[in-house]
Order: sequence, then structure tokens, then C-alpha cells
Amino acid sequence: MSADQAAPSYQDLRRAALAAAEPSGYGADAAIVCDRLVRIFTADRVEVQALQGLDLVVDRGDLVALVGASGSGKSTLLNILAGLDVPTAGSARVAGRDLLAMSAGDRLRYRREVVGFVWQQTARNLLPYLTVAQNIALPLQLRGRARSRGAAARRSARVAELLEALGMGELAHFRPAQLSGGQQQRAAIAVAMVGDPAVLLADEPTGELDSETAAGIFDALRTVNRELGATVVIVTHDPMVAGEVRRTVAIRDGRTSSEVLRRTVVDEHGAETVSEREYVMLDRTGRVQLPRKFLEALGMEHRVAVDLEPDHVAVRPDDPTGS
Ligand SMILES: Nc1ncnc2c1ncn2[C@@H]1O[C@H](COP(=O)(O)OP(=O)(O)OP(=O)(O)O)[C@@H](O)[C@H]1O
Repeated sequence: MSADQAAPSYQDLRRAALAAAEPSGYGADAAIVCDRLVRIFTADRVEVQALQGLDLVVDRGDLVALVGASGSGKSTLLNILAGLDVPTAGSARVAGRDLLAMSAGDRLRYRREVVGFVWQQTARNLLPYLTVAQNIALPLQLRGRARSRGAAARRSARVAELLEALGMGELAHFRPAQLSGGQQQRAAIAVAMVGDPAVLLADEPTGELDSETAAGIFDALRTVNRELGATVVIVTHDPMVAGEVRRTVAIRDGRTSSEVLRRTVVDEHGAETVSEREYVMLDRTGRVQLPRKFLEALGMEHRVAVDLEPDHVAVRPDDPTGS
């Protein structure tokens, strides 16, 4: 918790006590838990199901990329996690906060204190007439107690800490227009992190950058994750992403469909290799979505034969002879 952060309110303490008393269940200790999340938009009396029962668990301290085709629901999910939009049904919890049960006041506090957000458009993240240091300090100044004794010194110390962590100390007095796109996004990450949020959400943070600069932004996001302790969720189209994060979750038609986990394996000689494995999601009712390329390769459609083997479940094309 940053020095400028207000003491927890009675409501915060009550919520924490109730959460602690809850039996540990689905994703009980996770930073983010979405359970059968649904978001339906209605435009011109036409309903669009942007999220169709999405399940997602992100552990505390994880660094996750969300990928998927245009229109698959990534931004809808991120806006809900950011407290900018409210789901139609299902449940969503971030750092112990129930996103469907928050009052307007809770939601505002949640956006200020629990989550940080980085937009794709650099202009949306920074105020053009403030310097980098002033932009970073602003969220703390807007908080209560900003004028309490010692607040200014604590604020400066926090700004300096972030500038240093993100390797941009020499840019403290520059204005956004004097920075490159990559430097602007680094500054935006510092702004989002200044209140010490539990979760940092980034919507296409490298969308307007070339690949070398984008690699630097992933580096900054890893720093925030590792050194500042934030759980980080990045929505991206960037094809490089699987090589930049430990876990990549694919969203298809408003549901999580598959994910890739990267693990670093150290052999007996100390040599490191990175292994990647693709998984499909198993929902709470036992449904899995098989990759389309598998279904096509074996001509599977409508119905498959499923058998329990000693250490796996076999899924085979339907055999019309029934043998
Ligand atoms: N405010 C809205 N009103 C109506 N429909 C919406 C609204 N926001 C999103 N949608 C629809 O919901 C679906 C999911 O949109 P979303 O923006 O979440 O997808 P996305 O995966 O982020 O796409 P992209 O990668 O293009 O940003 C789309 O069909 C979109 O048209």
C-alpha cells in the first residue's frame, strides 16, 4: 500500500472479514476470478452477446496476455475488470472485490485504488500540458489526504521510485509531446502504477509501436509484475506476445478457449530451455472446446466417442458401426 493511500474504510474491513470467512472455493485466492461471465449489449434492439459465459482465473502475481480475433470480447472483458462496465450476469471478482455488487462510490474507489489501466492511445494516458513526473504524481494528488503533512515528500519519493524502476529518470521533466511512443507508454505504465494497484490492465499497449519498441514495453510490464508485485493482464494482437509472457489465454466467441503456458526448464548442467504447451479450457461443468484444427484433421463433428483411460480421457470420432 502506498504511503498516500487512505486507511481502509469500515466497508473495506467488513468486506475483507467476510471474504476471509468464506470457504475457499473456485479461485478463492486468485487476483481475478470470472465465473460464467456474460455481457449482452443491445443496440438498435439487436442483442450482441460479447461475453458468453467466460471463465478465467488469474493467480496473484501472474502476467497474462489475452489474445483473440477482433470482436471476440477482449476489450469487453478488460473494461469489466477495470470497473468501467458492468456484466449482465455471472460473477467477477478482482482482488477480493465483487464487481457486480459495488455501489457507484465503491466503483470509483476501486478504479482509483485497486486497478491501474493503460490504454492503447498514448494521448489517452497522459495529460499533454504536464511533465512526466507531474502526470505520474497526479493520481496521488487527486486522492484524499493529498495535503496531509509529508504527503508531497511521499509523492515525490514514489514518483522517483517509479521513474527509476522503469528506467526513465532522465525524462522526468519532459512533456508527452517530447517523448517517443514507447517512452509515452512507459510513462503511462508509471501513471497506472503510482497508486500501487493490485492489478494492472493494459489494452493493446503496443498497438501503435514498432516491434522493437513493443519489446521494451513488455519488458516494462514484466518489471512492474516482478518488482512492483502487480498482477498484469495485457490484451494484445501482438503476435510476439506468447514469447513475452508466461501465460497466453485465447478468447473465442466470448469465452476463454485455449491457453499457452511457457515454462523455463533448467537441466542438470544448469542450461535453460523454454518449453511451451497449449491447453484447452475445461469449464466447471466439464465442457472443453477442442481446437478446430483437431476436429478438422479427424473429421469430428456433432458427436464424439469419449472413453476414460487410466491416465487420460480419449476422444475419438463417432463410429457409426458403434464398435
Ligand atoms: N458498446 C457496445 N455496444 C454494442 N456492441 C458492442 C459494444 N461493445 C462491444 N460490442 C460488441 O461486442 C463484441 C465484442 O467486442 P470487443 O470490443 O470486446 O471485442 P475485441 O475482442 O476487443 O475486439 P478488437 O480486438 O477488435 O478490439 C463485438 O461484436 C462488438 O461489436
